[in-house]
Amino acid sequence: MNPTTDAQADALTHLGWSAFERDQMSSDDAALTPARISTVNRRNVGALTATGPLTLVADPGITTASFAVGDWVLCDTASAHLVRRLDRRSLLQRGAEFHSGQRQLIAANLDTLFVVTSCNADFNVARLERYLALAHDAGILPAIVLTKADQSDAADYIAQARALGPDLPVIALNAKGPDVAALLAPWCGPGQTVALVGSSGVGKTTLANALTGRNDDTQAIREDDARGRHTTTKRSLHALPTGGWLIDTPGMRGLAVADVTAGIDATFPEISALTGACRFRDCLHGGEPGCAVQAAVDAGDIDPERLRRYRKLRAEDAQSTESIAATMARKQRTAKSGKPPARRGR
Ligand SMILES: Nc1nc2c(ncn2[C@@H]2O[C@H](COP(=O)(O)OP(=O)(O)OP(=O)(O)O)[C@@H](O)[C@H]2O)c(=O)[nH]1
Ligand SMILES: [Zn+2]
Repeated sequence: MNPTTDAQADALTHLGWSAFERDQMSSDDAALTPARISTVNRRNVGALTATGPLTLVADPGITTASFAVGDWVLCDTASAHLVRRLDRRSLLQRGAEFHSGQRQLIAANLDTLFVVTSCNADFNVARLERYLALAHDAGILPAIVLTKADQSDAADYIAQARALGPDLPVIALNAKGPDVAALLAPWCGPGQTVALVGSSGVGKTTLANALTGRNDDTQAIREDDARGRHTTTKRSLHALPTGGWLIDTPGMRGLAVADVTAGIDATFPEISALTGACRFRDCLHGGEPGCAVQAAVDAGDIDPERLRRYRKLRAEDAQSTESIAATMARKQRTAKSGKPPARRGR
């Protein structure tokens, strides 16, 4: 059922439903109900509809691992059947596992990724650029949150973070202070979906509690999976008093970049804007003749340290993309030959 009342339409908008999703519905879908996935379990998914929560089951053969928290799906409420997933505005996934070539979906349809670091030794420009590249590549707007601004002079950290992009929001705060929700409210309004990433101890849990108005420690939940019983923290969609949604993102520890060239280019716009003007199409901007990027460095227009980090990230990205492609090709060959894989993953 499409939203039939104004109240239901409002409830959907509140869940983050927008023209992007609506435009994907055809007249054939009139009997189906839009639902936003709030938890992904082994055999089913939890979802929120305009009229309340539901547990949905997909067709046999469709693994729930192909869905992410934040996904929009169409369902048949009478049979609690998940009929199809709508295209995603953005998708955050864990960097491909090198041994298997697989990617783990972390969160879908995020609007903003809060990249959290502290005004202390955790602050690392190269790591921030890595997060920015992942966010840009996933189609999510990043914002930098500098915690522990109460413990040291934040000015220098703010300046360094601001230098990472002209349009990049930088918010310095005390995660334990009373004004966290107000400071982050511009990104957490009705229908907006956010997530927090950053190293251990930078204050993500503290911020999440401030945003949700709750006070839960990271909830470790025991879950069975193919590898046996282990402790995981379940991802879910949390309603924010400001009208938005927070998706927690355990599993975002690995920060390997792979296949995120577009994200890296978006993170270093002053460099990527010039690469097309280099003499060689495959210029690595490492001293080749006719390099427009090097010329801009020489002219003082580009920070040489930014170029160094850009080249390093691009090189790592290219290498891991290649090794994943090789793994995939090997798996395909093995599958065709019918032989068991020579070596099992971890
Ligand atoms: N003074 C001050 N303390 C903070 C701030 N942010 C976090 N802390 C403290 O730093 C410690 C770590 O904060 P957490 O919120 O647990 O950090 P986390 O990022 O969730 O850490 P993990 O769960 O390990 O990923 C806690 O003792 C917090 O109270 C801040 O802005 N100011
Ligand atoms: Zn060049």
